[in-house]
Amino acid sequence: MSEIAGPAAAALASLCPDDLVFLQALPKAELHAHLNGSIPIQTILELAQQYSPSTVAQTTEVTDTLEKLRVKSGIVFNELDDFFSLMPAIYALTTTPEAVTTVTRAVLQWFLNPTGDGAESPQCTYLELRTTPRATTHMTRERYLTIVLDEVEMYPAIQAALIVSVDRRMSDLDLEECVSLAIEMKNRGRRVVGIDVCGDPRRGDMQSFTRHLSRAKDAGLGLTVHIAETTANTTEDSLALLSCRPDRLGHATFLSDELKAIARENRHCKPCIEICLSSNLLGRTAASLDAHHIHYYLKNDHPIVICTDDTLPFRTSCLGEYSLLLAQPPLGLGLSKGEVARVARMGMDAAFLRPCD
Ligand SMILES: CNc1ncnc2c1ncn2[C@@H]1O[C@H](COP(=O)(O)O)[C@@H](O)[C@H]1O
Repeated sequence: MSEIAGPAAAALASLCPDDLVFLQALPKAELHAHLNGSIPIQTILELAQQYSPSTVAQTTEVTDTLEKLRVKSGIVFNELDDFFSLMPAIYALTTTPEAVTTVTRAVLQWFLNPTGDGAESPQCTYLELRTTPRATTHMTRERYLTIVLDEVEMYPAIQAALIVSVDRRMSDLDLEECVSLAIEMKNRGRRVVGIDVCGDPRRGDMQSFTRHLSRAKDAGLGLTVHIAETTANTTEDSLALLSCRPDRLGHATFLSDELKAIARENRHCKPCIEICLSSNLLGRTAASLDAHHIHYYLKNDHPIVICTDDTLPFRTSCLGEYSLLLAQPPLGLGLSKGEVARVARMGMDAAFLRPCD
């Protein structure tokens, strides 16, 4: 199993054996995990050994990125941008159908097979994995999605499903293709349960996304959007995303009170907030656990789900993220076991397999 580091590791190390048993046994839903951000380090290192780059620049990029990912204590990010700069090298290692099969299988096993550290239970009870359909010189977007779905569907429907991500940088044509693929696959009985909007928060015009996202919702897909992830996200950007009535919101770190009210009014039930504590702390969008927006949602009894985001660069796990809830301050939030169990239940209830409207 990949070793965790950083705030999640410190919180986990502070727990007593009883606390650990409690967290391991808790039914947990992982609803915000990006496939290419969740590849176990061993798998990415194995792929690097088979990699034959065509230019010196590619070799350097992959070598530099792997060096950062291997640091035992975890990467120190100065800003969220440093995260996005890791992706080209990871993508360079996952361009073939074989590599996509390998990484998808490894990620599913990592989340869903027993952890092997003495606990019978897997990291999470239910996983909604998300990925951006990527066309490469070796495959079309349809092939990419088919490969990922073939692996996801090896697990029972109560354990695993797929969310199709669209990237904020996508052109209208690319969006059209990805959303159509997601709808067609769902209609063919493949296990696509939702659409996600992700990618560099400073890029893209979300107004031009709305008709595509509404089409996905009308086709019965769940909708989750990364929203107000950074201070660079404008009110117009968030309003455009909220106009599509998303079922869940990713991060929502800088959502103003006015926008929170709009999000609540939009739906019969409040949109669940996908909270990624380590990602926000390490990506420096939250200054500390004390300052984290999770407090607002807990205080206002608003549904949340605890997620890992990208376990490869953020060196965390589901258990690590739940440890951040249970550990005493300053290492964790110091929630009671009852409160942590309630948060875990909210997460299970927010799965797209059980849409609430
Ligand atoms: C840290 N917070 C984040 N904010 C926004 N987008 C993120 C992200 N973390 C990951 N991604 C999105 O997921 C892609 C990798 O997985 P897939 O190729 O789709 O499987 C990244 O390229 C980015 O677009």
